Amino acid sequence: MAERRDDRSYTYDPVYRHLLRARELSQLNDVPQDLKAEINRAVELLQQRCLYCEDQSTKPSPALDHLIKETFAYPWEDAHKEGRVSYYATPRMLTGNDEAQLIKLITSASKANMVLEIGLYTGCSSLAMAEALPKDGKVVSLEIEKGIADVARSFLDRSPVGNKIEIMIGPALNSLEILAEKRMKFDVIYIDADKKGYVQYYKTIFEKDLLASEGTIIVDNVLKSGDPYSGEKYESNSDAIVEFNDMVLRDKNVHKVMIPVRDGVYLIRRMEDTDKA
Ligand SMILES: C[S@@+](CC[C@H](N)C(=O)[O-])C[C@H]1O[C@@H](n2cnc3c(N)ncnc32)[C@H](O)[C@@H]1O
Repeated sequence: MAERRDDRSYTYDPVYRHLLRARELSQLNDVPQDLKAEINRAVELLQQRCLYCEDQSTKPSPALDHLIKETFAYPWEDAHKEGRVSYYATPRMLTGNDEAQLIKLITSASKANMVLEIGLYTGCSSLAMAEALPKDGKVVSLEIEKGIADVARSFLDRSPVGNKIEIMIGPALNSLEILAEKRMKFDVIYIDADKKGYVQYYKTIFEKDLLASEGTIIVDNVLKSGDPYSGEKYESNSDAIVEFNDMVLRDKNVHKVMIPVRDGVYLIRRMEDTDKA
């Protein structure tokens, strides 16, 4: 099995990135021992907080655990070279267990029956949400790459709830149109595809009435390695996230909370469903 690279939550934190750099610099230069020790301690504490949160949270089900491990072991470079996937689909795209358990909890607290995911990859978040659905519940997950969808299907078919997950292959905007034509509505919508598409996905969800009454939208990667508040340009597509976040902030029709879980998660509900006073 391929060696698992460090994809833990702290690796998305720019403070962690800068502390690693400070630690490197402190080793090169004539830096007092106590300052070096403080830098090392700060690095350790960021890691320990993350590990503590992981330890205190529900572990993945056997099926989800298997899916996560299989995703890391999969030969993505070969899939790209052989033309089955049009880009190198790095396992860093995977929603890790910490976030998967969060969205599973939100799905169950919402008493959701119908879930929409925009951005399937190998099915980690789809599976976590499917595990929280009743017997007749359904996750519809959108994926543009057939090669990735095939891999996801083979992983999901090994899970006891894989049959609750329907994959739609194609550009998400087209699939959203099809779902809207069928007048489908979703209790939870998880947005986690191409970041440049986020603004349009959000607008389409409301314009086409895809969010059920009392529905919740969950959006991943809204902190984009810290770029929206650091002013740095660590990620190539962070401008799209800044535009998206600003649009949500300006939207007076929704109640929203941004939480620093992993690479940042936005939780959004209609104002009328949240403010009952
Ligand atoms: C960050 S990954 C999703 C991770 C996934 N939610 C999980 O639980 O691991 C984003 C996925 O969206 C897909 N994608 C990118 N652009 C898309 C588009 N326009 N329409 C549909 N899917 C798209 C990518 O191929 C990729 O598999």
